[in-house]
Amino acid sequence: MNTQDRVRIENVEVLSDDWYVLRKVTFDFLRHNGAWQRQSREAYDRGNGATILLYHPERRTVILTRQFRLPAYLNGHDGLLIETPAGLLDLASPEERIRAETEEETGYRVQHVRKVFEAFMSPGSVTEKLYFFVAEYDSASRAGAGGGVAEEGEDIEVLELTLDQALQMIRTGEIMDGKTIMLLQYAGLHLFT
Ligand SMILES: Nc1nc2c(ncn2[C@@H]2O[C@H](COP(=O)(O)OP(=O)(O)O[C@H]3O[C@H](CO)[C@@H](O)[C@H](O)[C@@H]3O)[C@@H](O)[C@H]2O)c(=O)[nH]1
Ligand SMILES: [Mg+2]
Repeated sequence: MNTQDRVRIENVEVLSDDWYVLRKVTFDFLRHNGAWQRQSREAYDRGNGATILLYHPERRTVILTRQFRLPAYLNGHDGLLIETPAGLLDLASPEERIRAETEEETGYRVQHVRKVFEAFMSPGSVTEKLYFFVAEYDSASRAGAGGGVAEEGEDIEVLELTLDQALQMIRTGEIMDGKTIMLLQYAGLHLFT
């Protein structure tokens, strides 16, 4: 039986519709034992996103960003998170969007981006699916300073680290962002062999 036959949406209530949309969905779910059970769950919808690891195979370096993230700050972090460049799709294709976002945030202009996987990052509460890319960079591909869009409140630092430094920073807790840890581990396994 496919899942569509196990789910009946009964009601959708919009709890908040400001920057993005928070919905409360009431549904019946057919359990394995054949009984229908009513549940309600909140789901935060900010669309989908894309992220990328820029890497330099000869120098064994990667490009990361550092920016203030309020939700992490509210949860006890100093708020300045080291991350792979990333952006919301705003209905564009993931490839198209990640190229533009990379240049906006880091200044690097990349042509060939390669998708390595897709993942739901918080499937119990956030609808977003994230598309993960990798691309090679070199100093000649830096077309600007990056930094993000100041009018939108972005103030992004660009970091160039060796892969070994970055992997060490996962162990020390200096890197605590999920998508970033996933891409750095992917790099350790597949990109710098
Ligand atoms: N006014 C306002 N602006 C917001 C709000 N939330 C986000 N923004 C602004 O919307 C822009 C979103 O920037 P992007 O670069 O497109 O997205 P992102 O925040 O980097 O998101 C990426 O990383 C997230 C964290 O890992 C991912 O969740 C997401 O998929 C994406 O890849 C930023 O300028 C941000 O300040 C809000 O509630 N209010
Ligand atoms: Mg971003």
